[in-house]
Amino acid sequence: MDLKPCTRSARPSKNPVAALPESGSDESVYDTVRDEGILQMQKVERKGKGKRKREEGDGMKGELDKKEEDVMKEKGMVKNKKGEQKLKKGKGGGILTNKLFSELDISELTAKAIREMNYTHLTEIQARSIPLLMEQCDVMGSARTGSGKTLAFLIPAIELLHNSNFLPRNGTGVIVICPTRELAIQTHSVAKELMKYHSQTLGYVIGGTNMRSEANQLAEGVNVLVATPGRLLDHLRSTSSFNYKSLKDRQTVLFSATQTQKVEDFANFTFRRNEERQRKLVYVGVDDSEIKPTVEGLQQGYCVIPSEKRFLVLYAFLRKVRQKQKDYIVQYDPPDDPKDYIHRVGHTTRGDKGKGSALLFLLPEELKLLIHLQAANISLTEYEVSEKKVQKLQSRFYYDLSLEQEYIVGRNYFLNESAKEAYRSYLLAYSSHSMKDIFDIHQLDLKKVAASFGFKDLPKVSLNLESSASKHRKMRKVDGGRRHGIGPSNPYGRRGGYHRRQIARF
Ligand SMILES: Nc1ncnc2c1ncn2[C@@H]1O[C@H](COP(=O)(O)OP(=O)(O)OP(=O)(O)O)[C@@H](O)[C@H]1O
Repeated sequence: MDLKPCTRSARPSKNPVAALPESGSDESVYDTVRDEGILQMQKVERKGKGKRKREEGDGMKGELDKKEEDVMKEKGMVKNKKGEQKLKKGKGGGILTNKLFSELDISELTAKAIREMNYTHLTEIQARSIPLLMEQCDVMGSARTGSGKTLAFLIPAIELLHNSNFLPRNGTGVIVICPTRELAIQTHSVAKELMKYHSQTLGYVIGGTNMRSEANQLAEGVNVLVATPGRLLDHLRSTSSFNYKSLKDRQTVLFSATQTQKVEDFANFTFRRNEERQRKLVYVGVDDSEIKPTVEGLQQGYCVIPSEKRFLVLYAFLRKVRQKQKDYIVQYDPPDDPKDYIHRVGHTTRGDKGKGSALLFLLPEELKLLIHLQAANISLTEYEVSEKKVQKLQSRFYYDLSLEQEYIVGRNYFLNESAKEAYRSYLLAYSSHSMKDIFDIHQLDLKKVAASFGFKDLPKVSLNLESSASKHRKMRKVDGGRRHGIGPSNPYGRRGGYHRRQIARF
């Protein structure tokens, strides 16, 4: 296929991104990539290059022009009363559109893989982004968590490589940058399924794994590379066999479930700074007008429980729900902010008509977090756990729980160690919390916190919160923290996110 630059144009927009000052240092970019669900696809070799300068003042969220509107209509899109483009909902409602994968102009190799994945209809973000990406546009996409963004950028990426007859010896043609290892692994596994009939190669480089074996893999030629930012930078700097020469004329895609200041700064950096950018940038916002960060099938609740009772309530809760088929996300520790909350709960109710439940544990002094969640359009139902209820649970589970605690604290070495690690991680994450007015480590009663991890007494763990926090700050100043595991080479190091996530999932 003769690849050409995107010809879609974006009009000057009212997008707040455009009004923002230029982004800051490189470090802020890494922070952003790490913190947000940003995925960046870089396209390699382009045959039949065309020159189309982006007009001054082109906005990121510009309404799609007339030509595009016609195409949208063809693709089954309609305008709602406010004149916004909307896709006709698929038969079953939900997030699917009427558009079929079989209608896409894609290779049989990809089509076959999609059929085997049992997908028939495209989701809205897929229906709106894929045609634009196949036409070489840069796209900034915003759609809530679990809405199918992964396929939205992977299908065009794979198709572009396939159409360019990309070979392992051409090196890397697509880089997908994911903010966390977990997301990178998840994205890699979707790409693996999608590419199973293709000859192009796939791999990933993520922190915490053997760099040498990754380097060997890169030397063999990884056409689609899924990466976390720090490890990618390490390879860019030190792996001489990493062939990324083809990544010159770049097509950039940035997808996020949340629109925050950091995403906007990153968008400015990515889409505006590069003088050589010759592509049109199109903003695709799904459900922008509705501003519902989480999906409808999600039941969200919280309960307020003092530290020393949390273990009992968690225990009772898990006992109660373990028979059920439903997916639960339990946040036993508080999220950093609404964005963090959305990402956590996004792991249930995924895909079309997904249903699930999320429960947030809060200490009485953490209630203020609800105001921030409310401001982000997230409302939670309170599950009241009264003193009376706690007493009832206590008498009901007294025997079992004492046994469990005995087991954790006394007998099982590994459970004991992981309980200690959870306790330590909780405190480290707490101490590095950004909302200090709500999460003040000095207000915590450590013995009660220890009880919430199953300990009757304070466990012995090395914990030097003050000095480690100031050490981290100093190191960050000196060299961005790279050599000390808190910079880009450790995407989890900052703010204890790794520890936090370790104990957030059930
Ligand atoms: N067209 C489709 N039809 C049915 N299910 C789909 C379709 N596309 C994706 N899914 C399913 O929806 C779920 C969510 O998809 P995906 O992980 O791509 O969402 P996302 O928007 O990237 O979420 P997040 O922002 O949390 O990363 C997955 O389980 C995926 O298998």
